[in-house]
Amino acid sequence: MSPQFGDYQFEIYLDGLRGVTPTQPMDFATLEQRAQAALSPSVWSYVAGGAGDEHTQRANVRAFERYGLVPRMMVGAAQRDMSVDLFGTRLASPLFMAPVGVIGLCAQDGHGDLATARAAARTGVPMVASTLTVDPLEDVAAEFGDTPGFFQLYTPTDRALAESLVKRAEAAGYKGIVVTLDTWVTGWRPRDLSTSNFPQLRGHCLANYTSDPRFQEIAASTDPTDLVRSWVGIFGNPLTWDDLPWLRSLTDLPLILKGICHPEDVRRARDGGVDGIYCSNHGGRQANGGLPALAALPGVVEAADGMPVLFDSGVRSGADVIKALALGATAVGVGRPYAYGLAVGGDDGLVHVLRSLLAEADLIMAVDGYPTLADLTPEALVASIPCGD
Ligand SMILES: Cc1cc2nc3c(=O)[nH]c(=O)nc-3n(C[C@H](O)[C@H](O)[C@H](O)COP(=O)(O)O)c2cc1C
Ligand SMILES: O=C(O)C(=O)c1ccccc1
Repeated sequence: MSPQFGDYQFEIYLDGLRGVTPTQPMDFATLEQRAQAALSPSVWSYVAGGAGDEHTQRANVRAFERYGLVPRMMVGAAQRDMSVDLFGTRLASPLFMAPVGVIGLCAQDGHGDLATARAAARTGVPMVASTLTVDPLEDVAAEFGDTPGFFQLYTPTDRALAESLVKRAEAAGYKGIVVTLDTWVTGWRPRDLSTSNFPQLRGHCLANYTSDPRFQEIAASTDPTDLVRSWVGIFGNPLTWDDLPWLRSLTDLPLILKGICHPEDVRRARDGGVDGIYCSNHGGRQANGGLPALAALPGVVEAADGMPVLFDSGVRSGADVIKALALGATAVGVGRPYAYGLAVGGDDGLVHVLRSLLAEADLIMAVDGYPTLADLTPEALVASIPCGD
């Protein structure tokens, strides 16, 4: 039998026979606790925190509890296939790493973007590299190995800078451009406000800007304070649908719009010629009081009418991955959990988080009798009872 993601559990149990028990956390609550202990208070609150009283952030997680997968027996699930075709590339699984702008700061050596790219190479789980990295996008791409990578664009107000970033991403071998639409302005984040802490405003994670020839022309000087001021001046572009033809003209690579939660927005994106929709509410970091992203997913999938739909926000387990797939996501993004894995256990800790998610998802497909992704449809789900903490 060919290896299956679920075999990770045998590795762990076999280690136990040699007296070796896991050093990495095996459940999300422990992962979170240990990440808090590993990170500085400012990085921890930036990564873990969200908008307002974080109701939407919690709702993202709880929304998964509203669904239960119905087990089917004797279907022949000894071999499972989690592979998926995404924008012409065959991936071993539908899991990907969502863009996390300060992932650079979550590694002990301060180069977490490179660690994330190395984890992508080791696992085959693609990284969507943020615009906000410690290391320039070319250095990040150099660590991808054979795993495809995607570049997430925060569209600056300066169009020439946007073009420069996209051309650099193309030249570096990225396989698609993810344009994030929901963060041209920063949401109200009490944890960060109460400590007056915002990493980018302290000059962190701006390498893609400072290494860019167009940004260097715009920047008032190379003085660190001037660089931050110049960045603030161009960072957030309140795009409208009138800008979509221009965005589309920037690249022949697959273009994916992130932050879409309304079917009408899906239709406008389709009409504008995008290749993929990324349903997300930014993990509840931007606007509190919104719907859980999972609640938006069925409507987005229906309106996408066969176009690939990427999803993130609240994914904490392999079961969550399965539920998002059953609701129609083509690929499912993990965010905070991989940042925590990196913080707790470095490269191995990050790889462990990805392998654990995949193992749990694979074993659910085995136990519940859904051997392929095509078997995971909305009919596989029934209403369940949220249990909370
Ligand atoms: C610390 C942090 C930084 C983030 N930075 C970015 C970013 O640079 N670009 C982006 O599109 N999304 C960014 N996101 C949002 C993620 O891509 C994703 O939507 C979110 O983490 C999903 O929520 P979850 O982690 O609670 O599952 C960030 C999220 C976190 C936690
Ligand atoms: O913190 C974030 O989620 C994020 O992506 C971001 C990036 C730049 C400015 C504000 C928020």
